[in-house]
Amino acid sequence: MSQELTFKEVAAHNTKKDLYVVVHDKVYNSSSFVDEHPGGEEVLLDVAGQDATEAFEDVGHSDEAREILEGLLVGSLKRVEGDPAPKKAATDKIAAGPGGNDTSGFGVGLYAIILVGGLAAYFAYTFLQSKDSK
Ligand code: HEM
Repeated sequence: MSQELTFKEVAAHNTKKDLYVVVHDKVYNSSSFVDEHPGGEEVLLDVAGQDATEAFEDVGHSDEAREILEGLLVGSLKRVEGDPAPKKAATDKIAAGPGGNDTSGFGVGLYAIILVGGLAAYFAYTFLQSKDSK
């Protein structure tokens, strides 16, 4: 990695011809790629000079897209006081955030209810069977 840039320095590169984006705290010069981007130039211009981590990850870009990204690397981001906090992709939030796995919690609860219900039905059945045979 050749150089370190601050957010202010990255923010200066915010035009189509001079377009830097930050993804996972690395700085990429996407100017040459804007016209080729399969997702269109508009979305790249939207994040020009900014942290595009969330936007990039939310789309679920392929490994090929990541390779292209690595080819555009110019340096790493140097965070200074007052900079915005690192952006996280939605997938990171699910993995890290408390309550982020609400859905799986519900899944476990649901399984427990089915299991307890099944056991109750089984015992009721065997109880009735033993009563019948007497
Ligand atoms: C310099 C950074 C980026 C690179 C190198 C890049 C590269 C690519 C590539 C190669 C594809 C084709 C599909 C794939 O391989 O995943 C793609 C699709 C796409 N990209 Fe990006 N991308 C970048 C940034 C972004 C950003 C910031 C957004 C913002 C939302 C975005 C939105 C999309 C969308 C929506 C598609 C899907 C297009 C479609 O399938 O019609 N990309 N990108």
